[in-house]
Amino acid sequence: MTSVPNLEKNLAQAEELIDLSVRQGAELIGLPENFPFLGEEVDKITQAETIALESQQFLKKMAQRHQITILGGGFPVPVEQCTKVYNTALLINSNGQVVSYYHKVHLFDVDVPDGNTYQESSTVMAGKEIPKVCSFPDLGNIGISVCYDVRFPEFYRQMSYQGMDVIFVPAAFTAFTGKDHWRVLLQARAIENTCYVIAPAQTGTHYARRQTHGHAMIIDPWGVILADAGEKPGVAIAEINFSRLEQVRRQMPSLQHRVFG
Ligand SMILES: O=C(O)CNC(=O)[C@H](CS)NC(=O)CCC(=O)C(=O)O
Repeated sequence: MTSVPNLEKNLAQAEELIDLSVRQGAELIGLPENFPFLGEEVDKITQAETIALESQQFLKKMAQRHQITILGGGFPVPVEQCTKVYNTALLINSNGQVVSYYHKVHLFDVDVPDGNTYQESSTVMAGKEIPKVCSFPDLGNIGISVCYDVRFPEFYRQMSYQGMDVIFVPAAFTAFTGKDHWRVLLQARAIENTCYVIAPAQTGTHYARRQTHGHAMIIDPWGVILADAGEKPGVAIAEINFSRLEQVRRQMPSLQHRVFG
């Protein structure tokens, strides 16, 4: 997606892309970080309550309408008694029920060498918990992470202990870091945890000088890229194949050879 500082426009864009992927047979769908709003921090905070409410309603509506499981996020959810928000991702089942949620733990406080400064912690309250890996009969055990988390392998290892087969990494990766790090980090997480990686992404120019890398992708447990949405808004679609997953885990049993946890 190329989300902009306009909630209604972004939800319309997401709806189109969901329709497109359902028509191609998708049963599990992910939307990128900031899918409902990507703009100035101050506007995000002012509109947080509306963004949170409408995003949740939207995700439930899409899940029920199409009978799909859907991961949305992260998006801002106000923290009680506080001006900050959680950067929250929601996993919703095909009945429209929230089955797992995650408040982003690692916040992006980084001066990127391209001149952009990010201080996510100035508006976002860090989550403290590893998300619950959720089990689905046809989709396997699904874990959740968001964007900058992808740089912290120990976080994913914790979800591996819960039997993770598929991990979501919705992101708004900067164009500057993305060109060198995005694909490599995602492939590393897939290979070391022998799991599928589904990484929905923001792409293009959003507002002011904010540019993201794009390349939403799906990676298999061997590290092979199964689908890459490229640089334009669109969809990446692939099959989760459990016999392939078991085959790779037999061929490369590294998860069973852990020594230090
Ligand atoms: O740019 C914006 O306004 C929106 N971006 C975001 O909301 C988030 C937090 S600032 N971006 C990342 O986590 C980028 C990580 C990243 O790019 C890396 O780890 O290299």
